[in-house]
Amino acid sequence: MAEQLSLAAVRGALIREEDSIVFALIERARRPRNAPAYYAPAAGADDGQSLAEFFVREAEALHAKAGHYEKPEDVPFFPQDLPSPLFPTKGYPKVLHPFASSVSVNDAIWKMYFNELLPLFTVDGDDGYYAETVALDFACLKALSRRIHYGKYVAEVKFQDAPQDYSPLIHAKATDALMNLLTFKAVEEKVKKRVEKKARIFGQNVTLEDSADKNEGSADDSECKVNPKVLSELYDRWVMPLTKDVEVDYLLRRLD
Ligand SMILES: C=C(O[C@@H]1C=C(C(=O)O)C=C[C@H]1O)C(=O)O
Repeated sequence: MAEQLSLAAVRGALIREEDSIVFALIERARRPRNAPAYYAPAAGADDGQSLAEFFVREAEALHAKAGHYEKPEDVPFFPQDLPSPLFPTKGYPKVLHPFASSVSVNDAIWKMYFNELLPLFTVDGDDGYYAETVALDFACLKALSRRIHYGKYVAEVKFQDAPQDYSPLIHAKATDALMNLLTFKAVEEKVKKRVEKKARIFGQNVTLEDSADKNEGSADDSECKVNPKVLSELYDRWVMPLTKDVEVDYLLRRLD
């Protein structure tokens, strides 16, 4: 995240993350649901861990050794016993309150992704490509989690811009009032329209035979790799509400 915190800069970072989320979903949609990746435990294992859970745990351990999960927007799904980085890391400007790294809504993201979102954008079926499937899931989870945890920076900027408005609500632990104060409905409407449009543009088949009436963004939704409406629904029902939960969680402890 940029050293210079401003609402425009943070919103710019959120807009860039939309690209990562749309592309990650498009990639995952290449595979059908592949349900056994989510319930069948490893051969001989007695802990009942699915392939998806195993993969994310092991991938996070590898990423942590490479130096990932140092920044407050990079939050692991399995933070217990993560190894330390094996290589020098550069450090990052500490612009947030120190407890920021402990704010996490990853449990909610995990449940939302597997229980609600996957059935909306993958077709029913089992092609046996389970290892590839869970690697694609990991990419989706990481992109969603990073976007949502950027909410920490959004909250910090909003607090710095109006401490006189936020401080009394923080002292009073007025969660609902904080939520109202940090909500910008007009911005949310634009975000939903933009992610839907990105899914329409990024997810269309590009051919050299395209005629003038087949310009970017004009693809039929049914031809898109991920239904664009799923993106606006994802943001409306989960991504923006969870980002705001992160904002509120951060603000509640901002004055500790
Ligand atoms: C992130 C912000 O805070 C809230 C959450 C939004 C989002 O998650 O996209 C958009 C507008 C606000 O209601 C923001 O103001 O940009």
